[in-house]
Amino acid sequence: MPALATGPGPDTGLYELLSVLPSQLQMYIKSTEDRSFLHTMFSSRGLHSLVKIHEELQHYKERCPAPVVDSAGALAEGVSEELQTKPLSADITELLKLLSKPHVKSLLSVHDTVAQKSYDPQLPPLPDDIDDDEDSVKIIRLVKNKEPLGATIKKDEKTGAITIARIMKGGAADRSGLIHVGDELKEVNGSSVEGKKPEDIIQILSQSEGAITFKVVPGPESEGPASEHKMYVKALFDYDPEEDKAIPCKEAGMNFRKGDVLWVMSQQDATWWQAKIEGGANPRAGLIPSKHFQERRLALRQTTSNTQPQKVSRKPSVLRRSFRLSKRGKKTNKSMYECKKSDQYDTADVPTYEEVAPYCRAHGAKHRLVVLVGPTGVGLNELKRKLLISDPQHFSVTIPHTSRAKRNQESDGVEYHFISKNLFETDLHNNKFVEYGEYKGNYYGTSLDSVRSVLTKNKVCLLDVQPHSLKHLRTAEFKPFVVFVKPPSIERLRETRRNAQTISGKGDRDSSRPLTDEDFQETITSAQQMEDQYGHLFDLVIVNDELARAFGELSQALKKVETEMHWVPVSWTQS
Ligand SMILES: Nc1ncnc2c1ncn2[C@@H]1O[C@H](COP(=O)(O)OP(=O)(O)OP(=O)(O)O)[C@@H](O)[C@H]1O
Repeated sequence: MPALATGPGPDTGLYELLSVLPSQLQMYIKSTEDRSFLHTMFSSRGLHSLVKIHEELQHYKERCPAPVVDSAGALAEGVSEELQTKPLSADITELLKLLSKPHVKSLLSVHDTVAQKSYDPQLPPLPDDIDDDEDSVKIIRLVKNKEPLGATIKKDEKTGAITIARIMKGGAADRSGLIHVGDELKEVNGSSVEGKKPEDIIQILSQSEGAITFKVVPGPESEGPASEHKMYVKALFDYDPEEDKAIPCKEAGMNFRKGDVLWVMSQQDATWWQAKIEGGANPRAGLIPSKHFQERRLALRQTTSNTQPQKVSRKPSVLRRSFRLSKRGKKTNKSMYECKKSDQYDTADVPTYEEVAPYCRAHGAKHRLVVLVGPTGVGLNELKRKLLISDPQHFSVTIPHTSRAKRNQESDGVEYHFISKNLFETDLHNNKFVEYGEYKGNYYGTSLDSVRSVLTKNKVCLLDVQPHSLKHLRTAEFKPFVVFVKPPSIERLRETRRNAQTISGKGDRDSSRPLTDEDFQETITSAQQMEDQYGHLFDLVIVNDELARAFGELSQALKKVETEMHWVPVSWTQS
């Protein structure tokens, strides 16, 4: 009877289970990707063959077959040798061919291993020249394949002793549990390390395969049990150990890209943490600069290069977006507004790592704020408009505040919330605005309350802001999902924006005009500056080349934000 049998027949249990599992699991799996993965897995021929083998083996288990011989490989070789001396008939030729096939040889070798129950790796005999006086010396044998040993060594400049500096989590040395930080290395494979440079020893180790013998003097303090605290961080910078002069061992370093989520497995060393990329295939940890160390050297680099915050050049004739898209969803509601703060970007904090935790919005919970960021003219307005049209019940935008007088055709709370200049200034003083600006003597601004008002209606609030405003929105309350909309190449801008217009604020009256090469170049330069300075705050980057494709990508991503797990700053999940 199969181990997992549930059905009445002796053979159907596992098969039945396999066929019902996908439908039983449906309700627990929200993402279509995961569903299709499970479906493919459960219906794969490989899995079914495995089940078949499992069931066959179950039958044999009952019969407890004993091996007839435990040296089938040698027997086959003997038979081959003998047959070669005989006249070659068709049958003999076929049998010889069969027995010489590598997989038949492997099969027989596996058979013999199982028959002899010899599962341990073969170790060379212990050296017989162990000094009896050296009672504190340990002989350690590790069997390693091509993977690195997973340990770094250092040389004590005074005594010349070579000691183990760190053990990489999940590596061969760590898995053995035999080598510890602080152990002094005396010999490798019988040859003394005395007087050798660490690089030479590393070279020997990296070239060794199979059993390696170490003679070590155990260190004074062995490492305590590994901390169970699982810390995940989002990398806010790109890192390549090959380009890092400070790393003690480049081979042990780990490459990562901005936005990768890293599982920090050890922080025992204040300068070099051990981490692995979450979801990555490599089970071994690699060295990465610690937060403190990276912050310190970045800060140092900034002071020595004396960099000034970058200014985004902006032609005075091209006016910045403001509170486009009134509630009525008009094409544009450009209020010729220039955000004061947008003239100069402030320097973001030194971006190193941000501690993150998994977050999945519960069904019916408030939506995350969707923030669009991008340079003037890239198409934020257009994308917002398309989202609003696609599902007006689901998406909404904020209603801006202004201190300008209400016009005849306007209603308070529809195009704008009309408030006095005094009240605007008081609200500004009380930090009630996400962004504000002054245009033709009047204030315009987006209040935090206007964002709240959309969210409490259980709608997705679409907001576009200057990137420097992001830090005010990055709170547990709003949990913003930040989308950076990037322009394509200038050639593609020329092609796709042939009919596009921009609003020019030259003179007293605002007028529209076609976009020029200068506008395109400014869009591209400004996008690059935004990405360099604020890229670590973006959750998604979309290139607005073909509008339909960019819109498709955006709406797909927003669906996932509502239903799937995403990594967010850990503080957002603790409130
Ligand atoms: N992918 C695209 N293909 C063709 N035209 C586009 C595309 N995206 C936007 N446009 C057009 O480019 C112009 C500028 O777009 P939009 O107003 O949305 O930009 P914006 O990022 O909101 O800029 P601003 O900050 O200046 O308002 C509009 O005429 C719009 O219809």
